[in-house]
Amino acid sequence: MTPADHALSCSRVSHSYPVDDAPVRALADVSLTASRGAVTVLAGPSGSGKSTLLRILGCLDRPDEGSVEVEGVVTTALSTRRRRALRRARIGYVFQDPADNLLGYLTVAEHVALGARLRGGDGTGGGSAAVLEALGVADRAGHRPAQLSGGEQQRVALAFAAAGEPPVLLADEPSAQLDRAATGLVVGALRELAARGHAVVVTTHDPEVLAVADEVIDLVDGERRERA
Ligand SMILES: Nc1ncnc2c1ncn2[C@@H]1O[C@H](COP(=O)(O)OP(=O)(O)OP(=O)(O)O)[C@@H](O)[C@H]1O
Repeated sequence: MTPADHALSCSRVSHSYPVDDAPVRALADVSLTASRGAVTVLAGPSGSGKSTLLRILGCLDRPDEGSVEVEGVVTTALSTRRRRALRRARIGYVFQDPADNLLGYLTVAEHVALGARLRGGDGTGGGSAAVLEALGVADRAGHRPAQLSGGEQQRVALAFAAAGEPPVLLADEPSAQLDRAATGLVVGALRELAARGHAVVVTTHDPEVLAVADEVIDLVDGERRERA
C-alpha cells in the first residue's frame, strides 16, 4: 500500500452541533485513512457520529477541528467554493434519504450522464452501465425516480454517485431501505466499485454490509474505538 492509494483521510477531527446553550458533541479526535480498492465501513450505534463523519469526509460540512485530505488536497483548508468544486469532481455521495439523491425530472440514464459530466467525463457514464446492471436496475434506464421504489432509487443513487468514476465514493446507510435480495446486490456493487479502484466508505448497522468491509472503523459516542 503506497500513500497514493490513500484517496481519503482525516486527522484529529472533532465536531459539535450548536444546540441552545449546550453544544452536542458528535465527534472527538477521529482519524482514519480510506484506500482506493477497499471498502471501509463506519460502524457504531445510533448517534455515535457516523453520518456526521461521512458528511465531513464528503466535504459537505467542515469540522470544528482537524483536517480532511482528498487525494493529497487538504479540503478543510479550501474556500467553500473550491471545496464544492472538488466535491463535485472527486466525490460521489449517497444520502440516506432517497429524496435527497435524485432529481425528479431526470431519468435513470440522464442521472448517469449528468454524474459523468459533473466529473469532467464525456457523459457516457464511464462504467455505469455495468454498475446499473450489477444493481439490477439496468432495465429502468428510461424511468424517473417517481416510477421507482425507494430501494430502486437508492440503487440508482449509487450508480449516479459512481458515474464518471470519482476516486471517492461515500454512502450513508446504503442498505437501510432494502430487503435482503436488494441488499445483496448493493453489497456486490460496493465490492465491484472498490475493485474498480474507488475508495468506498459506507456507514452501516447492517451485518451483511459489515461482512464485505476491508476495514471497520468503530465509533462510540463520537470517538474511535479500536477493535478487540
Ligand atoms: N443537525 C444536528 N443538530 C444537533 N445535533 C445533531 C445534528 N445532527 C446530529 N446530531 C447529534 O450528533 C450526534 C451524532 O449524530 P449522527 O447522526 O452523526 O450519528 P449516527 O451514528 O449517524 O446515527 P444514526 O445511526 O442514528 O444515523 C448525535 O448525538 C446526534 O443527536
